[in-house]
Amino acid sequence: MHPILTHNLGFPRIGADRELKRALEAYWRGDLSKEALEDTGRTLRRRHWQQQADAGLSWIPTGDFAWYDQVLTLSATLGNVPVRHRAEARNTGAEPGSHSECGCSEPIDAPEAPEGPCRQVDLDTLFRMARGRAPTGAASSACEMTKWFDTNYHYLVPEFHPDQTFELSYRQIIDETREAIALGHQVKPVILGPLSYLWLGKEKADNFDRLSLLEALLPAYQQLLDALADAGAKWVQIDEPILVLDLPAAWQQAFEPTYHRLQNRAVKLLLATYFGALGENLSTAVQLPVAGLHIDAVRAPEQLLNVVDRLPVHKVLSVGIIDGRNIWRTDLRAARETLAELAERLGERLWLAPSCSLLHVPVDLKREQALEPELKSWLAFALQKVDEVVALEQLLAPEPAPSALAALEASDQSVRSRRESRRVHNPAVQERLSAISPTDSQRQSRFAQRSAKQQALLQLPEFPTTTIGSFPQTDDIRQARRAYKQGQLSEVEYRNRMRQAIADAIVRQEQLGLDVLVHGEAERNDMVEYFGEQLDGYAFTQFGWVQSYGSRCVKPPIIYGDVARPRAMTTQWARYAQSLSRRPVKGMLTGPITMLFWSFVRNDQPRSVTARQIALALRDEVKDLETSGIQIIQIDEPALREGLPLKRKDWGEYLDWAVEAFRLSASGVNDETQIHTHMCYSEFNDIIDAIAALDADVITIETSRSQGELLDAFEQFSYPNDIGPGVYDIHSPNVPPVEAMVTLMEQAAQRLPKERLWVNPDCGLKTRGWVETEAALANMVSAARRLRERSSDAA
Ligand SMILES: Nc1nc2c(c(=O)[nH]1)N[C@@H](CNc1ccc(C(=O)N[C@@H](CCC(=O)N[C@@H](CCC(=O)N[C@@H](CCC(=O)O)C(=O)O)C(=O)O)C(=O)O)cc1)CN2
Ligand code: MET
Ligand SMILES: [Zn+2]
Repeated sequence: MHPILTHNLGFPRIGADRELKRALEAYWRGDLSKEALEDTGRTLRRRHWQQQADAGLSWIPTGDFAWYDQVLTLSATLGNVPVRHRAEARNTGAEPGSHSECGCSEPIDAPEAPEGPCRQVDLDTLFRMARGRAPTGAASSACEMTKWFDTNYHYLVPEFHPDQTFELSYRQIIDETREAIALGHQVKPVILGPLSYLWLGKEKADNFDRLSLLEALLPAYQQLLDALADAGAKWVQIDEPILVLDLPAAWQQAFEPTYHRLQNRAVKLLLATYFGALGENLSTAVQLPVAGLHIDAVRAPEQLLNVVDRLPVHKVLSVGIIDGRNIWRTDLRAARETLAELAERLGERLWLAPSCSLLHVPVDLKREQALEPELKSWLAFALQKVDEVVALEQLLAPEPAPSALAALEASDQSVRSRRESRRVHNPAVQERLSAISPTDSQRQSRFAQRSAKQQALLQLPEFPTTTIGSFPQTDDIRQARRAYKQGQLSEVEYRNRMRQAIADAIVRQEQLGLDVLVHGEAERNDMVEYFGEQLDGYAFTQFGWVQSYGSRCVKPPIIYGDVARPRAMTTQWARYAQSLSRRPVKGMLTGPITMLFWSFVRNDQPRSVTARQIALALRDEVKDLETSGIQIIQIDEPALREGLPLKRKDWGEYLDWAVEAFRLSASGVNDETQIHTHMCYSEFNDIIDAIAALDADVITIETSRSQGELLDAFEQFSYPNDIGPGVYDIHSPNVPPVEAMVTLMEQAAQRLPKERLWVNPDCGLKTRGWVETEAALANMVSAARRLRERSSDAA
């Protein structure tokens, strides 16, 4: 028997070939039966459990599989389904307590039939919540989606009402736990804890605090824990990642009574925290009446000894020693050294694991055939990380097995090769970095002067209209790219197909009457990957997919070395697009912070240094666009907010280097060149001064969810430059009515000078179809015209 236990906090669910994505999309299209979809899920789970068991983990996670998102699954489990998405329990004289009308197959736990809409939940209920459909099939707003802590993963935000009740209503996690146990696995279900669940949700009524729902929520958690125990679970991992945030006192104080209520059950609880240090919550966390605590020793190695010193002697400490957020191979020797001391002190109370769920990394490095062998030897994806956990456990044994020693040897070699590699270090880049001067991140003149010069050239009307960059990535575009990548389409043919798509987008925009056009980004597989493929110091994978939301995935490129731009990346496309129109066509780039956060980043130098390198490469691209005759250049920074550290004390330092990197990329141009930026994912109120400090001439920003609040912040701050508050939500296929957009803009005009306002959607249109896109934009242009008429009437 091994004295030290190993486990995993979660495995990627999408499948090495994105099997789940394909099955989901086919099911939604109506091309796949529910049975076939369920079959795909079962096959994936079975495969992932078996792979982890084969690797030698002591505990295999369940509850990490989700059809769309794990927070959504939990909402369903707890019966927290918005009324608009619930199945109708029509009164047909059916047996009380049966669900013949809503098609639920589950027995009802409560003896009396629930009043009103049915509480029982099935797969289609989940999809209605995620994708915005009422049971009738009519459009109804989807649950809001937002970023999971500081990752690029999106979860579905739970909705809370003052009179909310909770009860066990959906048994997926329980069923899957049984399923795994039946296959002979030793499993540990994973669920999000009640306080994090409440924290991550949103009140849907005024004047109430969702923390007040805790009392109502805990019995449902107790039901769930009992059911998991019934299913045969001995341990349950209960995630409370909010313990790494700065918590208001009421939330911090709620932990102790909550976990008192959840103890004494038939299962032991492993309370998991990740993405940072426990900080102010450390003593709360170590004292909670649970059987074990998991901490992130990658993001916050400094907390390790502190926690060990203060952990009660009966508790297990799970040390997250393998980086679950990045793709670097672990330095096993260093990790073993860290752990050896802990092993001595904790004995078999020490458990080993990745730092967090492996949801955030691709599945299998072995599948990559095109990576340079040297670079590949520096990497580990989910399966390799599981192997690393087990190797470390073996290396802590008094006499490690030969396979473990071989793993150690391979790790040493990889560490050495990476440290010394010429691939990583580029003296020219380092020289240029050290030559940066403060004026490099200053535009030539202040905004007022620039703006006047720009307007003299651009001659834009009041309330100018534009879009955010991408137009629909049609099947035709994606098929052409696939054929090109597979060698079935020549480079010339591929380029022609993309030019056709660009020309088509330009014609449509002119017909719609938009003022500032875009080329539509047809040639880009993704706004980050596309640039990563063209920059030195960046590598890209063939199969390195990571779930972003639902069935949507991204393939984050890997920054492994000093970043440089060997040649211009976008000028050809931009010049072509501009040649087709007399109206200005925006050049379109992804900014340094977004390039950083949506890639796998180096862990051998501070992120601020990498950001500056990317900024210099983009600066050259910006200048090349200007030289090519492009008058307006947009540098997208949707990830600026996401990069904000989880603890407030770290915000200032981050914002300083982030703002500087953006300005470095944008400030090489003449006053006449108009710099735009774009941000999405709301909640910018806290960082409005940093947004102003970017000094972009125009910012287009997502506001559709909390427009009032966001604009209040811009108003209070007297935001000085131009702003385009997104007038409609591109995540929905619904066509926004003209009047709604006029009203939104009039509200904006009450807060900000109307001369500074632009009219645009809230994000790019790549996930939409052309039909709804054209209808929406036609209405948007009408809205702008109406605004201009009203404005000249008033004058
Ligand atoms: N990196 C990044 N992060 C982001 C965003 C973003 O745009 N990029 N936006 C937000 C999230 N929104 C997102 C919106 C859409 C998609 C998305 O559409 N992803 C595509 C993949 C995009 C891509 O790389 N497409 C490739 C196609 C790769 C592919 O699937 N090829 C198929 C065949 C072609 C096909 O039928 O699709 C294959 O290889 O088998 C391309 O265009 O070249 C998907 O899941 O389907 C992802 C995130 C926040 N985070
Ligand atoms: C996630 S922000 C997207 C910006 C990009 N220019 C687009 O329109 O798709
Ligand atoms: Zn956006």
